Order: sequence, then C-alpha cells, then structure tokens
Amino acid sequence: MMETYWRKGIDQRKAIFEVYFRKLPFENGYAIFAGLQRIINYINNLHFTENDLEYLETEVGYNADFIDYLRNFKFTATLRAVSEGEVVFNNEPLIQVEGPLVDCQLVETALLNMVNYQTLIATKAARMRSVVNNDTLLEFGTRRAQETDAALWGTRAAYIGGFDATSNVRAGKIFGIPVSGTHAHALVQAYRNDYEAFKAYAETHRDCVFLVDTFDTLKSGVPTAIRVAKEMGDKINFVGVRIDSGDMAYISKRVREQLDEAGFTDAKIFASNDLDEKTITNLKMQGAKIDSWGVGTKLITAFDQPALGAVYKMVAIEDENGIMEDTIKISSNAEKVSTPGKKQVWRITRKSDGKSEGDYIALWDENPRLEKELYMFHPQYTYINKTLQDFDARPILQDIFVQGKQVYISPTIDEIKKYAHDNLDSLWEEYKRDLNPQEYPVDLSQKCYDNKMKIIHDIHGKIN
Ligand SMILES: Nc1ncnc2c1ncn2[C@@H]1O[C@H](COP(=O)(O)OP(=O)(O)OP(=O)(O)O)[C@@H](O)[C@H]1O
Ligand SMILES: O=P(O)(O)OC[C@H]1O[C@H](OP(=O)(O)OP(=O)(O)O)[C@H](O)[C@@H]1O
Ligand SMILES: O=C(O)c1cccnc1
Repeated sequence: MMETYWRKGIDQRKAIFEVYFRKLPFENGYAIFAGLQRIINYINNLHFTENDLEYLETEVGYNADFIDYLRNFKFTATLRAVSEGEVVFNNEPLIQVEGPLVDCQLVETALLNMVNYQTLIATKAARMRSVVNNDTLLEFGTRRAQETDAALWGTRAAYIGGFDATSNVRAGKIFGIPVSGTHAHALVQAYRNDYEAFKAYAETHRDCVFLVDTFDTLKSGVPTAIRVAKEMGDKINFVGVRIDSGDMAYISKRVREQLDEAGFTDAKIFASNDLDEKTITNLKMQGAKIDSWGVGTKLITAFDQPALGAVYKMVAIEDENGIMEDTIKISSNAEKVSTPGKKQVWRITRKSDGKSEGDYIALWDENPRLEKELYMFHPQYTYINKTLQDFDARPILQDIFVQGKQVYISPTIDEIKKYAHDNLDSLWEEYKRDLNPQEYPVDLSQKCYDNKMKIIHDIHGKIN
C-alpha cells in the first residue's frame, strides 16, 4: 500500500486514522488502556535499516527507487492517545494518527498488536483486583505466556491493572515492578523431603515462603514449615506457606489452624493453581483463608478471551484539492459502521462528586465545556437520552507525537498504576461488577451523529 500511494503520488496526502474496539472483553463493563509505552518506543525507533532494505529488495522484490524512498522514510505524523491506565470503553477512539497517508498506514498493525494485547491483560488484571479487594496478587504467568515478549509486556499490563508484584525478574528490572516469588516443587524433590528442603531454603534466604504440597500438605508440608520456622527463629522472616493443589478452601482453613496454633498468626497463606477471578470469588465464598494469590496462565494468556478486537479505521482524507474529507466504512452490521471525522473523546462527570456520566464523542472543532447543558443520547437507540447540567468534560486524547516528535513525557509505572486505580474510583459500581455490568454510555455529539448519517446517506445516494 505504501508503494501504491507513493507511485501514484498520494503518499503525502493528509489522513486521519483512529483505533477503537467494538466490544468490551470478558463481558466486563470497562477496559483499562495499556500499550502506549511500547508504541512510543516503536515510533521513536521507526526506520528501515540497510539490512531491512536489502531483504525488501532482494527477497520481497521491491524496485530500487522504492527502496530509496523507504531509506529516507521518517515518521512525521501526529499521534494522540489516551493515557495508559485510562478506563476506556467500546466504540471510542483510543489512538488517533494524523499525518501523511503513508506514515499512518505503515503503523497500523504494530499499533493494534500492542494495544490489543496489553489492554486485554490490564483489563483481566483489573477484574482480578476487583474480586480480591486488598489481598496480594502475584503475577506468575511467564511460563505460560505466548512467548517472552508477551510475558514481559503482559506483566507490565498486569501491574497497571492491579497486580502487586511479579515472578518475572526481567520485567521487574526493565519496568521497575516489584519482584516476588516462592520456590517450586523441584526444590523439595531435589532434597527428597520437606525438612531438608525447607531448611536449605531457610539457610539461604531471609524472607521464606515454603511450598507445602509436594507430598502431603497437612501431615508433612505445614508441620515441617512450622518446625523450620521455629528452629531458624529470628534468622529468617517466615512469611508463610504456599499451597498449589487440592481443595484450596478446605486445605487453607486447616493450614490456618495449624499456623495459628503454632503461634504464627501473622504467617500468610499463598495459593496458586489455575486461578482466575471466578475461582478466586468462589474460594472466597467458601471462606478460604488465602492472603496472596499467585496467578499465571489465565491472566497472561487472557484465557477466556485471548484477543481484543481493536481496529484501525480511516476517518478523514485530503482530496485532490487539498480539502479534508470525512470518510466512512459502511457495513450491513450497524456495529461495524465506522464514525467519520476527526474526533475527541470527552469524559463527562458530575461536578458535585466527580462521578461518571458517560463519554461524549465530538468532532474536533466542538467543545462541550462551552455548553451550559449537554444533550447525550445513545448512538443507536436515540430515544435513550439525558440532558446534563453542572458537568465537567475532560478530553482524554492527548498529543503524544506532534509531527513525528515526541512531546509526551511518560509517567512512571507507579503513576500509571495509581491513575488506573483512581480512574476506576470515578466509575459507578454498576459498571464495575464482574457479572452483567450496566452498559456505560458512549455517545456521539449531535454534530458527529448528523455528520455520520449525512455521509451514509450521500454514499447510498451515489451508489443508487
Ligand atoms: N474449593 C475449591 N473450589 C473451587 N475450585 C477449587 C477449589 N480448590 C481448588 N480449586 C480449583 O480447582 C482446580 C483443581 O485442578 P486440578 O484438579 O488440576 O488440581 P489438583 O489436582 O488439585 O492439583 P495438581 O495441580 O497437582 O493437578 C484448580 O483450578 C483450582 O484452582
Ligand atoms: O496455575 P497458574 O495460574 O498457571 O500459575 C502458575 C503455576 O505454575 C506453577 O506450576 P507448574 O508449572 O510447576 O505446574 P503444575 O501446574 O504442575 O503445578 C505454579 O506452581 C503454579 O501452579
Ligand atoms: O511460587 C512462585 O514464585 C512461582 C510459581 C510459578 C510461577 N512463578 C512463580
């Protein structure tokens, strides 16, 4: 496509594309946006190396003149995005790329790749956070992730979404995420009995969590952990024990009793084994005495919904006279019809308590802050509507790159995590429950809606 645009002389025409997804993942009421930092790294490093060019010329078969064009390629578009940790919804622009058509086109798949995966994992993590309240959540997924890149960036997204720490030390190093972990069954198997294994571990570690289910949790694992903790006394910090199999409600209650009877009332019980938000909720309902949850496979692979369907759609293009024209993709499926025009997403909240009223998607030249009253209506079922007074409107798309230059200063990972947490606070509980949440209003301004209808009408007229 780049070559076509270039040979036909439209590569430098101005275009605008927007990224959005049509359906919230996991039947959740919201998503947590993540992926921007990787996009920033990608755009900052976007160029064709001599090695790339040689491959494109000799193996893929591009002509030398196009190869020269690619050699000189520099990303000069403007990219706007919502912040990482922002609570976001379906059918609203999350990223907007505005600039030469060829630049916008090149980045499509990379942007979608990064946003789709990381937003999915941050959202899954937030669902888990919502069911554990203040318990500790540990990310244990690297061994099951779809390869090492996903483990790293998935861990970062999980931390943004509400996990406390990770067993991926590289992710800890690169992103500044706390690292935490226990030990595996192999350590106990290497010594062939719990006592020698725990003792060896205790002699080489200060903070100790013993894995107690290798042979028999209640008859050997826990009593042995207690014995070693007593023998080592102040030489170690006996953090607790981990259980990784069996009926975790029943076992955790018995483990709690054993620890308490031995005087270790502060010792924590860690649990792992195929956990997700459903199992955790169920274990809590059964009164399981678990303080820390180690979650791997079902988090890092977004097990129950392994893909978020974000798309990249052109919303405006410069015509041969240099005039920007809004453009649309029409479909017989109403959900798949794109919304034309360059847009901003305004988060509307009540002035009195900062609580969410909905998102208001308006054309770029509109400013709902100037309105005394805001009329909001459902973009499909237009009879569902409300008129607001005393509202605040916050534009959530912000400049990240302006004409190819980064203007955005990335927050720290802990600022992003806190942002996600605070953002969720402004959302009503009805949108946050993990089962059958209310639909959050994502509405079009009247002008944006009329523009879309007019363009659909004009196109149908032309075809007919
Ligand atoms: N009380 C419980 N209520 C509901 N689910 C539970 C309960 N206890 C454990 N589970 C879940 O049931 C599943 C048990 O899986 P599975 O039978 O493979 O494990 P296991 O036999 O206990 O251990 P192993 O990993 O050694 O095979 C896990 O997903 C676990 O999280
Ligand atoms: O269950 P997950 O949520 O993926 O959490 C990570 C799992 O990884 C480890 O198991 P391991 O790879 O040793 O295999 P196991 O299932 O046989 O214990 C650990 O003991 C957890 O059970
Ligand atoms: O116990 C742990 O620390 C652990 C287990 C599995 C995967 N990652 C970490």
